[in-house]
Amino acid sequence: MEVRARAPGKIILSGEHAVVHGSTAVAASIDLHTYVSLTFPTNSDNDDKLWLHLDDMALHFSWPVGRIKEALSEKGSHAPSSPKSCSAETINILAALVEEQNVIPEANITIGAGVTAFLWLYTCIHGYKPAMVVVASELPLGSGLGSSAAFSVSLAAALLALSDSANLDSTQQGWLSFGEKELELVNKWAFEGEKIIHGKPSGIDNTVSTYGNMIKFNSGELTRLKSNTPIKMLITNTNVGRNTKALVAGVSERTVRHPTAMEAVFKAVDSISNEVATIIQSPAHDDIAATEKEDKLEELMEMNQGLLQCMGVSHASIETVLRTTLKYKLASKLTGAGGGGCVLTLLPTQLFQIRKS
Ligand SMILES: Nc1ncnc2c1ncn2[C@@H]1O[C@H](COP(=O)(O)OP(=O)(O)OP(=O)(O)O)[C@@H](O)[C@H]1O
Ligand SMILES: C[C@@](O)(CCO)CC(=O)[O-]
Ligand SMILES: [Mg+2]
Repeated sequence: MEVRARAPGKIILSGEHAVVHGSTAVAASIDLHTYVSLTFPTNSDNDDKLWLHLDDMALHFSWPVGRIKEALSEKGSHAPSSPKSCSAETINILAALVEEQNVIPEANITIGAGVTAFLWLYTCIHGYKPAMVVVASELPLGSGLGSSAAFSVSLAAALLALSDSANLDSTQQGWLSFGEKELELVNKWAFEGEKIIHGKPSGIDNTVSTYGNMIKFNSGELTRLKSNTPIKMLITNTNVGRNTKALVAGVSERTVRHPTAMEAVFKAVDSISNEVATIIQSPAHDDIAATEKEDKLEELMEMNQGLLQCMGVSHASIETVLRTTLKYKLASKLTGAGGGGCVLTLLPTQLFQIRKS
């Protein structure tokens, strides 16, 4: 039997990093996904391996399930309905299982964290059962568009769909529908995957990837947002690679060095995110009201970008995009963890009419 799941990436409109320290943030899912296929071999296949194929990178892993069982010994836990954190000791054991495959090239070494997260989610949800898992993604990895969360969410969804604890309804065309309870479980498991990849995630990326649309997020609480008018954003990828875990750790270190100043920065970001959420949900009945809304959002994006610079997560490549878009009087901010990665630019609806006159 095969099950396929997909989960979207995201943009953060306001509040990245500060959200890790208790501030509000606003995020929206985007139409780029990570896809996971899970197949259990039939008895006649006589296969005792757990296979993982990362199609985009042409990386192929396979472990005899007995080898995983032996390495984890009593540290493994098979409890699909009770999401559990992977201890530092178990992360090391799983990372060694990944490393001994000798598959990941030095230049892509950070992929190892994703594969470690895979082994944790798989063994917790399915124990030591042979299977084949294939992953493919439309998202650029490590660029701020939530590739790690889309990976964790799509993986958790596929694994839970074929677990005993799932009670899914079949809808049209063979799709299974996840109810609120199942979505909550997917989100919790994905958060455990994110912890292995990010170190100290806020949970916003896995939450927006699980529930979709636009959300406001604070300390694990999500509020769904409804926008009355379309907001267009251009996403520019600087193509400068970076690692969310290291950037999040860098902000925490700065917070230890300058607690009072950083607290003020996080408080300001909280106000900005709450204002962004209010503006997004406010009605705009005509072009003038829509333009006013966009003007306010542009100003808040610029303010948020300034505060991200205070946190030390901007980058020369991001500044280049900011300067370039400013030439056209367009406002931009980094999105996701920064340090390179992607930049958002608001594209006003009246762009062409206004700029011409
Ligand atoms: N399709 C995938 N296959 C395997 N591992 C993946 C995949 N997508 C993401 N990962 C894991 O996630 C890591 C990238 O996550 P990271 O959090 O650094 O960036 P991001 O999620 O793309 O950006 P951000 O967290 O800023 O939104 C990869 O190095 C890898 O470990
Ligand atoms: C940088 C960060 O705030 C967002 C990354 O998309 C990290 C997190 O919230 O987990
Ligand atoms: Mg990530």
